[in-house]
Order: sequence, then C-alpha cells, then structure tokens
Amino acid sequence: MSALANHSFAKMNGIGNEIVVIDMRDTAAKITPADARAVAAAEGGIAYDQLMVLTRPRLPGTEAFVSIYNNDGSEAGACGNGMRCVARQTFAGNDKTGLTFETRAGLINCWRGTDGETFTVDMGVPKFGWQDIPLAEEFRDTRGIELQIGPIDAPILHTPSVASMGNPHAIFWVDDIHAYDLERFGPLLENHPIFPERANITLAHIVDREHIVMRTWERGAGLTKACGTAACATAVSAARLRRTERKVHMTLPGGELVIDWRESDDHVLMTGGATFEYEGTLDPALFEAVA
Ligand SMILES: N[C@@H](CCC[C@H](N)C(=O)O)C(=O)O
Repeated sequence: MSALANHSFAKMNGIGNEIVVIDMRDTAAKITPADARAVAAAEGGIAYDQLMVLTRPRLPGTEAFVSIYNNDGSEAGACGNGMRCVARQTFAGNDKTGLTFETRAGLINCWRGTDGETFTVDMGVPKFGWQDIPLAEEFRDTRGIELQIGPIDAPILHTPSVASMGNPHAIFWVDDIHAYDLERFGPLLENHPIFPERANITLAHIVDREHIVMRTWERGAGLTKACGTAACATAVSAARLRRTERKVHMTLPGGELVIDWRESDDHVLMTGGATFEYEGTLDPALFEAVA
C-alpha cells in the first residue's frame, strides 16, 4: 500500500495555482509518480496542478527536501507558487524569519512578509544557455529563437524567448494574451521536438516597463491560473530584451506577483500570496490500483 494512504494533506493555492502539500517528514517512505497521479484521480481525488511533498532534510540548515510533481506524475525541478504554499505551512509552525528548503533544482530561501500573508521566494539564478534549458539544438541567442506555429509566411505564434528557472520555459510576446487558443497550441508547443524535456508555454504582453500580463500552459499540468516560475522566466526575458525594468509587477489569471531580478547577484525574487483552503486525509482507495 502507498505511503500516502491515510496520510494528511493541505489543499492550498498560490494565486490560483492549485497546490497540495504533503508533509512526509514523519516517515522514511517515498512516493512514486503513480502515487502522485492517484492523488489527482478524477474520482475521489484532489484536483491539483502541483503536489509538493516534504521529506526529511538531507542538508543541515534546511527544513525539508521538497519533491514537486505535476498532476500527470512527472517531476518538476521548481514550482514558485508551490514553494510559497510550503513556506506558509512551515512558517505556521515556528517563529523563524527565513526558511531554506532543498529541491531538485537546488536550495530555495523563503521569507514571510510583515503582513503575514505574502511570501518571498528566492528562485535562484535564471539560465539562458541552450543546453541548460534544454533545447535540442544550438541557439546562440535565446532572447528569441526560431520557432513558430501556423503558416510559414503568416505564423500565429513565433520567436519565443526561452529560459530555465530550474524548469524549461518558452515565452511568446503578444499584444493580447486572450486572442490565442492556448489550450490547443499549449500541448503542441509543450511537446515540440525542440524541447527534449518538454516546456512550459507562456503568452505574455508587456503593458509598460514595470508591468506584464501573462498566462501559461504548464508542462505536465495544462492550463493553470498561475505559474510562478513562468512569471520569473517572463520577467527576466523581458528585461534581457531591454523592454522592462528588472523589477516588474506581473498580472496572471489568478492574481498578482512581483518579480525582482536582483542586480547584485542575478537571483530572481518572487513575492506573492499563498492561501490555505482545507486539510484532510488521503483515502486509501485512491491507491488500490497503484502497484
Ligand atoms: N506552477 C509552477 C510550475 C510547475 C512546474 C511545471 N509544470 C514544470 O513541469 O516545469 C510554478 O508556480 O512555478
């Protein structure tokens, strides 16, 4: 039987990004991708975009190792909105001013705002090299790569910026983020052969030098109300194109984020809300069919 059977969980959201947090620091057991998919089962499961699983810390000074699963069972290196939810839960049990977590993408520092409702996550240094994203072939300038969909002489979407925030992102710059059928183009682009590890696909409109609106088709999760790493990747890509300042206000379908690409060390700081919805216990029946 899965280690998740009868385990407690917290249903949360990070500005509408549906998040389930499971704290497994009380056991040495591990979960599998099949377990993660089972939690999201249509019948009796909990609909989520990302599942954040806390296991015992591997490094001194860290609170936990955090594994991040998409609802298709694939693992992600980073999840900005999920980390704010994890931070909220962990801050609730102590009076620390800052917390450090380990993820597949490295160490993540988090702070609670003075209002107690907003959380800042240091999302690390973005990567722009084609091998780091990764792309299937060499592109020297990742501020705009040769990629398009639609007729060759009248492409519908083209020339995305690409970046890694611990996970791969492609950002298409458009005038109206609602003018495109992202549910149709998202999966095509997510699985395009140029992205050997698939990619998160964002439509972004630059309103002015300090404000961007965007929406994202997430790798492994589909259309979401918010994607924190996509907001970071979009902000740094816009700044690289010299179209915005390094600190910008982002409007996503589910809410607002502030992204600050810190000049001193190139780290990207993401600030926004994290909401607790309810808690419960995972029904063992969800895992009966899981090998
Ligand atoms: N919602 C997340 C990103 C989740 C991971 C993504 N789907 C991937 O597989 O890379 C966020 O808030 O950053």
